[in-house]
Amino acid sequence: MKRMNKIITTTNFDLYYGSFQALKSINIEIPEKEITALIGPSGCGKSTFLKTLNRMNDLVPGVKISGEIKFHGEDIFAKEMNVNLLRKRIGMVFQKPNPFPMSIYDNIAYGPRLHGSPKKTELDEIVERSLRGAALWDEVKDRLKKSALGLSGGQQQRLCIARALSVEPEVLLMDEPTSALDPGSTIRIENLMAELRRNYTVVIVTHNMQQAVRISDKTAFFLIGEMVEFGETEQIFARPVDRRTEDYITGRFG
Ligand SMILES: Nc1ncnc2c1ncn2[C@@H]1O[C@H](COP(=O)(O)OP(=O)(O)OP(=O)(O)O)[C@@H](O)[C@H]1O
Repeated sequence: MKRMNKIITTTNFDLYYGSFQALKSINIEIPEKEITALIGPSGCGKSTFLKTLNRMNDLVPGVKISGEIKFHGEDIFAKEMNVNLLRKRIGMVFQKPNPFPMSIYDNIAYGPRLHGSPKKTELDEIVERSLRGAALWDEVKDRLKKSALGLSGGQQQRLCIARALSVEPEVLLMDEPTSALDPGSTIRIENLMAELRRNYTVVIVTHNMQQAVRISDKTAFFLIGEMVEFGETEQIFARPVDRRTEDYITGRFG
């Protein structure tokens, strides 16, 4: 029996960049240990919404918000919220693989070192576990001390996923993680995501509707800052309720 806990809930959430309203009254409940896909045409606010979930938008000047976002029932914007800890619990993987210019080992050890002072044996374990979790261990176990920049694009992206896993997050936010990759690497990451959902909650922005269908449990359709429709992926693509969702998924615009 699948649990249906909601790990993140947003209530009437608005976000402005200066006077421009990029998110309009977003209400969504993200289920735990499922994959939620965010789809919609360019500029509709998907990335903005994703980045808000671990307060990456704090770094953008001129951002104003109203409404509420709760993680495990706690207001992520509350004064007492420790943002570093929030970002440890809600990790992020970006569109372009962005390994640090250091060894494969040090890329993975970076976060755990930042959050504590683990012993060498502990770090070795974390590095192996994270690389295995990202389905990269077998390919790199003999070259851990070599530069991460020598890996292929697809391997670099799995390294970034391993780096995100190294601090044992609960949620992984992924902003078009395969859009810069070739089809073979894309399939590997998609297969990996099917594994990740056993232990993690994943929220992924994708432009690729087939990808949303293949990998996600739930889909949210965004349009010009609004969340038009949210539901089971199968329902959204087979029987959308809103005409605008139907127009988008059938390729009438976007
Ligand atoms: N830092 C910023 N300052 C001002 N406006 C911004 C900023 N970031 C995004 N926007 C605007 O907010 C709107 C939503 O952008 P966002 O990147 O969230 O959309 P998106 O749906 O992820 O688009 P894409 O699919 O093209 O990445 C757009 O109109 C964009 O121009």
